[in-house]
Amino acid sequence: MSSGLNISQQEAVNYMHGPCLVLAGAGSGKTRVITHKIARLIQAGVEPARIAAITFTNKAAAEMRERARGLIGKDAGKVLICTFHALGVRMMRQDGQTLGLKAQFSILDSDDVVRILKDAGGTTDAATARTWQWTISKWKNMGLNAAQAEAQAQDDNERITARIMARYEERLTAYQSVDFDDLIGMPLKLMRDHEDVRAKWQKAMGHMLVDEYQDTNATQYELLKWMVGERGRFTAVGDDDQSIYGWRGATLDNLRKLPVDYPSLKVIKLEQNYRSTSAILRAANNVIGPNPKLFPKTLFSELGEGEPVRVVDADNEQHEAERAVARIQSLRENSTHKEWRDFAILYRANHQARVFEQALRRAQIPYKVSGGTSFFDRAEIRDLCGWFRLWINNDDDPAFLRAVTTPKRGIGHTTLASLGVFATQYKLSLFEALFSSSLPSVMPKRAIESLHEFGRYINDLEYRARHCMGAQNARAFLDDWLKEIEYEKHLYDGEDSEQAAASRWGNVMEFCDWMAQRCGGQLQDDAGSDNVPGEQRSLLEVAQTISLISTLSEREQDQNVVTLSTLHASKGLEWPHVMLIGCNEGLLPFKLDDDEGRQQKVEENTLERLQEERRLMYVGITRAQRSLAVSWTKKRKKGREMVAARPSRFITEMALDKTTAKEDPREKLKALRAEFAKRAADTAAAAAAADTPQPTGTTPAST
Ligand SMILES: Nc1ncnc2c1ncn2[C@@H]1O[C@H](COP(=O)(O)OP(=O)(O)OP(=O)(O)O)[C@@H](O)[C@H]1O
Ligand SMILES: [Mg+2]
Repeated sequence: MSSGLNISQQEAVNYMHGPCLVLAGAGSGKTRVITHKIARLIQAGVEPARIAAITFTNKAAAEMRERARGLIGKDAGKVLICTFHALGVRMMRQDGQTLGLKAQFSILDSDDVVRILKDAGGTTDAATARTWQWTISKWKNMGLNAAQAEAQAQDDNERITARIMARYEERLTAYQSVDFDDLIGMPLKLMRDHEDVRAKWQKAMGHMLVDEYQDTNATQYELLKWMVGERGRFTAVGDDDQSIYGWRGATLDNLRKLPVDYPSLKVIKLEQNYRSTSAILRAANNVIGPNPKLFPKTLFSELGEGEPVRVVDADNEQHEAERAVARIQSLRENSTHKEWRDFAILYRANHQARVFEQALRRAQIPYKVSGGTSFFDRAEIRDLCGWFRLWINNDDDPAFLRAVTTPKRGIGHTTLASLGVFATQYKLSLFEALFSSSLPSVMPKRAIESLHEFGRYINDLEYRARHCMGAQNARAFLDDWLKEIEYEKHLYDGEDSEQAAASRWGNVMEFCDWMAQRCGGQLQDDAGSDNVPGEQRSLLEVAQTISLISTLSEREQDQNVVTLSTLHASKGLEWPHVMLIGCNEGLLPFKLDDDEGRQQKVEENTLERLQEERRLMYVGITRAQRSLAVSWTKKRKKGREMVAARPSRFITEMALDKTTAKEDPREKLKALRAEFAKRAADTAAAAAAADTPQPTGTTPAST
């Protein structure tokens, strides 16, 4: 079981009866500790179903499941390996009724939230709604409800936002919906306020393991605390240098608090990096160097010096993309790692991907974009799928709510709230409820008429879709339907810029073509169709396969393709060859244009932000196993103009190499350790002199 683990890793894996924190740099095998510990716990007799491993993204969870299956076989399937949010969903499905939520509640995406906020706040301006969204999310992560938020509001702006929050929450209740923050906040409420639920979950959790612990926020910390209870059987692994979600409320306080809240906490450090060559690791250590440290650490690698880190200067973004493609092609000729999946192109912001996508397409190199929004996750596509799901299953309540409100059809949230209460009371789906003969006792006649009209329309669509065969007919059907519900108008009304609306409408058209093609036969310009000629299917049948789409995109993972990813989404992953693009001042580190000339508060933020950008760069560099290239452009587009641009300061910092190149990091580590030991001894002596009690098991305070 302990094969393939060093002594410190084994120690972490074998320590099962109390709280354990593994604090270590990138690529040192923290995630490996988690998978091996799952196996060890099962071997020690803990039931697989009582083990929960929490990861940061769905993708990381999928990968961990895969690794666990390799180690333990089919028992891995019984272990709960998921994100904090997925754990929240599970808890709410089981126990949400305690808080008045139906088991079939729906989860709103960011676009849904903005739309509801526009309605709640009486605005059509998406930017304003997004500001509210941001503030409300912040409050929710602090555990505040609307009333509490209003009570603590500092100015009129906050007071107004708090009132909008109250209206927003009313709508969420009416729609039986929750937003992302609720998926942590509501389970926390359940655990804190309901002793029976708490007892049940604490009993269910034999051991909890948390990966990427440095990126948990305050509510996640609380939730974890309630779930593990007094026994504190958990293992958290993390790296303070990789904390990159401060902007979303993640806090390193969670690392600092742990030894205080759990005095028996066992802290284990790992120092060997098994991922990258020394050249790559040195660049990483140099970049992260200037940041303040929570504890001393320097990573070393025994994989040899390897290729030097390459700095590429390009004229502009097109040129940068061409150079990246050329690099991929040349490495494929000359490296032992030549599968497409061995390459990743990483960047700071989503919009940077487009030029690279185009260049890869031209060179016929297969790729996938991760970390951005997949086509099928786009709000407009999910809108249409909401309707399809309702044709197929009238009892799909979230689909019902999406369809009945998108576009708006004069059925307001008061009507939907009454319908929801009625449906819950009589244990009916919303669709069944609207045809119930008892409904007139709970709502006015006009509201019922609108609901009936909607219900009949759905039945009619379902009938027509069932009998609509072949591509041509399907396409015509979809066009008619979109006209009937005035979807194009809805898009243009909801967007501030015509361009954004047009792009959404373009997606809708593309999706309709795709659907129609799957109905068989030929569309007018249907060259690339993968249909068997002659075989025709009904539109309803095709709509049914829509539910498979999410599984389809999961399968993308094993495809042999080049990865394009944001730095944020690359966390925890590794590739033999990595290209870090757009390493320009202003982009990485990222700088908001309106920064200059604002008050002190912003200035203070700037230093913290720079530290976070530095960690982001560190994350990017440490994804590379064998080769790393960082590129920057001499000119960048700003609005419509091309302006001169400078290389990122991080590039200069990486190149500090020359003087430290031959320094053995282990020597540096020894010196650092001695320094910290001395500082800890000094602190202890000072504390003894002042007769203050010392907390046990803490790491030295930050410098
Ligand atoms: N003891 C070991 N022997 C051999 N390979 C190891 C060992 N420990 C870890 N590895 C390998 O090193 C690589 C990095 O490990 P892992 O992903 O667990 O690191 P990590 O600390 O979680 O990194 P990150 O901070 O980026 O999340 C993986 O390919 C892993 O299989
Ligand atoms: Mg990891």
